[in-house]
Amino acid sequence: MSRILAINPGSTSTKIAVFDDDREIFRHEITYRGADFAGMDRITDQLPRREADIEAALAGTFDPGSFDAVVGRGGLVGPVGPGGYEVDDDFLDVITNRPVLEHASNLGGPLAKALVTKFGVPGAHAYIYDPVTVDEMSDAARITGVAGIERKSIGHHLNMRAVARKLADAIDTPYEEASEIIVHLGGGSTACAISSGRMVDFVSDDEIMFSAERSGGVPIKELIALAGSMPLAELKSAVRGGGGLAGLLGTTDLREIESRIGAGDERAALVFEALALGIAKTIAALAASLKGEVDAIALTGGMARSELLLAAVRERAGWIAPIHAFGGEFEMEALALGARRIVLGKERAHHVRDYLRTTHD
Ligand SMILES: Nc1ncnc2c1ncn2[C@@H]1O[C@H](COP(=O)(O)OP(=O)(O)O)[C@@H](O)[C@H]1O
Ligand SMILES: CCCC(=O)OP(=O)(O)O
Repeated sequence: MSRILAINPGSTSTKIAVFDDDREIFRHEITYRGADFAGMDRITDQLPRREADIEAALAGTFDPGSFDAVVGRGGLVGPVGPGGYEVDDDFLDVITNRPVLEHASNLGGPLAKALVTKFGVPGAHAYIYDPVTVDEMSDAARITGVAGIERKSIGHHLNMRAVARKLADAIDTPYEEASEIIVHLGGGSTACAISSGRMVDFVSDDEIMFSAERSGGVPIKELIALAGSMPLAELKSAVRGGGGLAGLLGTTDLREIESRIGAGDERAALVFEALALGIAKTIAALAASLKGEVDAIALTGGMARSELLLAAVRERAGWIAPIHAFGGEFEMEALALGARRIVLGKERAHHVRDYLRTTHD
C-alpha cells in the first residue's frame, strides 16, 4: 500500500488530500482572506503560514513517518514536459528566485518538500506533477505575428491531462491514440488539443474565450490605447482578476448569472451567450490544430457543471465532435495517482535541470 499526501495551493485556499493507493481517505481545505497575506509581496512569503496550517490540519490524524511521498500542484518553472518532477534544489532555486510568473501554484513544490521532511517515511521524496508550464506545443502553434512574442503554454494542465484520460476511457479509445479537445472552464479558462497523447496546441486565459475573472483575447490596439491612460496595476486587474464575468457583470458566480437570466436580465443573457460563443470558438480553433479529426471534446472545471452553458456550447460546437462534461476538477486525484506511479516505479520522476539546460541557455 502507498500513502500519498497531495497539496494544492490556490490564491484563496490550500486543499490537501491523503490517498491510500487510489482511495481518498482524507480531505481538508484551508481558506484565506486577503488580509492573511497582507504585506507579503512575493508568493513565497506565504510559505511559513501555509505550511503551519497544513501541519495543524494533519496533526492528530497523521504522525511523522506517514507518507511515502508528498506531491504539490506546481508551479511556473518554465516550459517542461508532462509528468512528475522531483522537488530538488534546482527546482526550488527556480521557483523561489525566477519563476515565470507569481502564482499560488509556485507554493506546491516548496510545501511538498517541507511536509515530506516532517511527515515522510525515511527516504520519501517530494514531487510536483503536470505543472502549469507543461509545454508540448507544435512549433507552428507557437508563432505569433509579432517577432519576439511567442504563444505560451501556461494553464490547467494537471486537470486537463487527467480529464483527457477519462475522456479516452469514455469513448473507449486508448489515450495514446485519441484526438481530443479539453476545455477547462473556471476562474481562468484554458484549453488544449491532444493528438496521440501529446498536447499539440493550447489556448491560454488571455486568448479567445473569457472566463469568470479573466479577459480572454481582447483587441490589441484598444488595449494599447488603454495602457496609455490607465495605471499598469489597474490594467492588469482588468484582464486578470477583474476581467471576464467579474468585469462585465460584477460577479464571478455563474450560478448567480443564471438566476439573473431566469429573472429576465437581458444584459446577463447577452454576456452568457458571449461566454458560450468564446468557448465554442476556442474549440473550433483547436479543431483546426487537429485538422478536423476530433474524436471527442471534454468540458471540465466548475462552469462545466452548468447544464445551460453545456447546451449553449453544444449548439455552437457540437458539430465538431461529441461534447462530454466532467464538471469540477480532478487535481487532487491526478496529483496523488501520479506520485503513486512514481513511488511504485511505474513512472520515472524527471528533474527540472534537464529542461533548464535546453530552454534557459
Ligand atoms: N453547479 C454549477 N453551475 C453553474 N456554475 C457553476 C457551478 N459550480 C461552479 N460553477 C461556476 O464555476 C466557476 C468556478 O469554477 P472553478 O473551477 O471552481 O474555479 P477555480 O478556477 O476558482 O477553481 C464559477 O463561475 C462558479 O460560479
Ligand atoms: C498559472 C496558470 C494556471 C492558472 O491560471 O490557474 P488558476 O486558474 O488556478 O489561477
